[in-house]
Amino acid sequence: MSAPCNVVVLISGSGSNLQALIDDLRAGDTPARIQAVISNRADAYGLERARAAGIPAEVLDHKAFDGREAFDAALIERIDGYRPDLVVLAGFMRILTPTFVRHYQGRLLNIHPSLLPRYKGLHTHQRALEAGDAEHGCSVHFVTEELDGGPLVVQAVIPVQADDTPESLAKRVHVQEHRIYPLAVRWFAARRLQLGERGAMLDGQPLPATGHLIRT
Ligand SMILES: Nc1nc2c(c(=O)[nH]1)N[C@@H](CN(C=O)c1ccc(C(=O)N[C@@H](CCC(=O)O)C(=O)O)cc1)CN2
Ligand SMILES: NCC(=O)N[C@@H]1O[C@H](COP(=O)([O-])[O-])[C@@H](O)[C@H]1O
Repeated sequence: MSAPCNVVVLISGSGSNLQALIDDLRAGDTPARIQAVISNRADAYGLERARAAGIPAEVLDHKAFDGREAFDAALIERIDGYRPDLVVLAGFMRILTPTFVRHYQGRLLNIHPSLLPRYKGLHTHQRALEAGDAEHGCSVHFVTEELDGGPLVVQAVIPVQADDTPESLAKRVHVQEHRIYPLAVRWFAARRLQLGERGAMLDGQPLPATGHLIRT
């Protein structure tokens, strides 16, 4: 059995993706262990989720630092205390500096609520509805310096319904997020997923530009 994959999860809010990871890894058949959860916001409900699961939960308030570089340097020091093999952004709402990204290059994942490269940034559901898209979804990608521009690992595609609102769309996207993020973490923990020179690789083969596509 391969050595356990130490995971540190960064959050800013509710932590439903964190909960999906906790629940999936609780099954115990994956060599991954969430060693800590760190939030930049003290009011993140995800901290309660971590504590309820017996996982160390910490707050590092970005407002307590003089700029992004100082915050990211402190965040690196706090994360590295857990000797992570993988850092997972799960609703972490801070843009990370090149210093941070380079430090965790190839072992830093994010989940984004759109079919990247469409709708990088924020307010993705609203933007998809305003554009009249027939399909929407979510993406797991390796994090690079380019915001939401990193190589795609896996995407889930859902149909947009005529009566969808940003809230109803977000709810159906969340369901898919809770499927694909645990899948990506399992692949990484099993040493099946790597970031190669030309993008994401699964089982030694390049993934397509869309990543592994799941149509619901
Ligand atoms: N260098 C990178 N940093 C981050 C990435 C990335 O791909 N590269 N992904 C984001 C996650 N994210 C979307 O998936 C995202 C998070 C936050 C923002 C943003 O504009 N944040 C503002 C503050 C917003 C707030 O506090 O509510 C900011 O940092 O000024 C955009 C996209 C995580 N980081
Ligand atoms: N750009 C980053 C972004 O918007 N991320 C999104 O924040 C939500 C966090 O939910 P959670 O806290 O319940 O996991 C998720 O929908 C995630 O895709």
